[in-house]
Amino acid sequence: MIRSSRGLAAGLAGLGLIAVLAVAAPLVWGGDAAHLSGAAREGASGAHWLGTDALGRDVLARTLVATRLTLVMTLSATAIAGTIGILLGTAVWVAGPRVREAGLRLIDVMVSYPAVILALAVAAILGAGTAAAVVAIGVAWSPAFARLTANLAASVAGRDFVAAARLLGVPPHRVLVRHLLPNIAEPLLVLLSVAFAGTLTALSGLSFIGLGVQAPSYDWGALLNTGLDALYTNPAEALGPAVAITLTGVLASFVGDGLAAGADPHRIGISGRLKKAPVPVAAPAADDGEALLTVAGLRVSAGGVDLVDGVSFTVRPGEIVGVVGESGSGKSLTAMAVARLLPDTVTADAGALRLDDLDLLAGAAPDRLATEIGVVYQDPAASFNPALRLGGQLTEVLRRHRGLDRRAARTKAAEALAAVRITRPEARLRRHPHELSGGMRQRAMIASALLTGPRLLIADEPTTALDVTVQAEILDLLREANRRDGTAMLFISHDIGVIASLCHRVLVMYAGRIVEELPVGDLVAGRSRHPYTRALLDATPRVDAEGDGELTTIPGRPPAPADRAAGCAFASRCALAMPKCTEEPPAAISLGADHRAACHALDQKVEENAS
Ligand SMILES: Nc1ncnc2c1ncn2[C@@H]1O[C@H](COP(=O)(O)OP(=O)(O)OP(=O)(O)O)[C@@H](O)[C@H]1O
Repeated sequence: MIRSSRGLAAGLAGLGLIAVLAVAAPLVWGGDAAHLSGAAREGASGAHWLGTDALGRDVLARTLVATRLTLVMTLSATAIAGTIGILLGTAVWVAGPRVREAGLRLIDVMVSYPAVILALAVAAILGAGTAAAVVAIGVAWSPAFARLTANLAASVAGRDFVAAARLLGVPPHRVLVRHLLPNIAEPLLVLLSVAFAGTLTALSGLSFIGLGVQAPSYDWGALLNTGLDALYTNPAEALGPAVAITLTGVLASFVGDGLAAGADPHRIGISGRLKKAPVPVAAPAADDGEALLTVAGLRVSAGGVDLVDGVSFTVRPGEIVGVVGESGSGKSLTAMAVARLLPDTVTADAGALRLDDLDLLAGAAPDRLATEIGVVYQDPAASFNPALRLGGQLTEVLRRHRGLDRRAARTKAAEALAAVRITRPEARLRRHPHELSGGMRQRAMIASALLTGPRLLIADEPTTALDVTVQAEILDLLREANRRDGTAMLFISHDIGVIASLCHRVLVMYAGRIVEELPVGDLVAGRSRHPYTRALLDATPRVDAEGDGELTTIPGRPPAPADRAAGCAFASRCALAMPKCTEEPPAAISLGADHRAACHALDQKVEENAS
């Protein structure tokens, strides 16, 4: 789904106004535009704001009237380009492998010719004129659509739901219409708006050089042509159509950018939207002066809904802190807020967000961010750029932020690969990511994250996509980096077993909040206190389970962020729930060294024990 943005709204509003002008201008100013005033090539004046042309006609009126023809031509050329391109792209996909291969190569060749050159060739064949220009530009832009359609169709065609449809005997044309086209519509829409801007300038260019619209008709390009004759005597004559072309093109690219950003809600940026919380927030849970990372009152929201709701914690130097919780509990958003890699579509604020002396709320410090925080993602296949060799990707950060030359950076990158037990590291640097196995790619990702010697490593489910033996290797590597270099880590997983084997301390998240924080020793020894943590442990399978090893499932599901109740979000699933739980959110209470939990039932017990 495409989300709206300010650029998109401004672009659409601007283009809407221009469309209204296209309809109204010939009716309102058609007379002025054709009226021969007798004052040829007059400069700008009160009567003629942009002056008059060689026949004494008002330039402003002609520019406004030309809006209709220009827009009709541009829309027609874009429609031709889109129709031919999408048909060609889908035909290539529907065809057999041989025709597909030949078709794709042909499209590649056509794309490599600049659209304007292709248009000139087509226009030369068809002759000068409005229709010829529209067809020429439409044909010239079609390879771009054909290639995008073919590429997108190929990637969607590889997905399981398309395979399932084919297995069920759904005919190709229905697969195309029902499964493929709806899934590639958004990028095509983005390309349509880009093509609109492109065809506008190309059509104006053709008219400008005399190959497009012929007198007595005129579009902005033709007006620019005549305006240029009087550039030194009345520059305003050329200015009118030039501004009109530029403005319309810019508005169309606003729409394109807005659509592209809105179509990809997970697009990330070094977040400029992370700001200081307007009101003071509670101190972080373990408020110790020795903290390396301090997070206090972190709130991440999207569309007015809090996804992460006042999270506070610290990570000490050399400490591995695990974050565990069900899917959607806010683990990744918390971690990505620390790395300042939040999606563009969310906003975040915090009372404090500090890595030692580096204030992460105080705007960009790109060098320090790039070198002091390392990130390892879940999917090793997606974390490297498939088009580039490993060497280039690993050395980039060293050359950019550490100022190393190419040779020194390669040596260091090879050492880093060797440190994560990748054999023949020099040769691997010359390989593309897909030439490595999944486990090896994840080790390379860890090497890349550790290259600059970060003080904090953020690992977001780094072993989830790997099989268990490879998973054990990766955990070993992280342990080793922690012991050898004292790298602190924020380790995210939904697997409490993995957390218990690696981490020193655990944060248990539920519905955007930390519900319990405790040392791993306490977790393993069964000293967790929050009903959710206990339920999570009971639901975790153990190979060496004593007794009958029966697992208990947690009844119900976590509430969606927009449906979270006013009180404790776990109340509806909790065996210990009492009326107070649905009324007010529980505050965290201290249960021992580094052990805190937010639960009204525990609060009551603490009070009872005290009295
Ligand atoms: N860009 C976004 N825009 C809107 N909502 C989002 C966005 N990213 C995540 N969310 C929502 O925020 C909530 C927390 O997401 P998050 O990815 O942090 O959870 P998680 O605990 O890491 O889950 P998982 O284990 O599935 O990765 C979820 O409900 C998710 O749907």
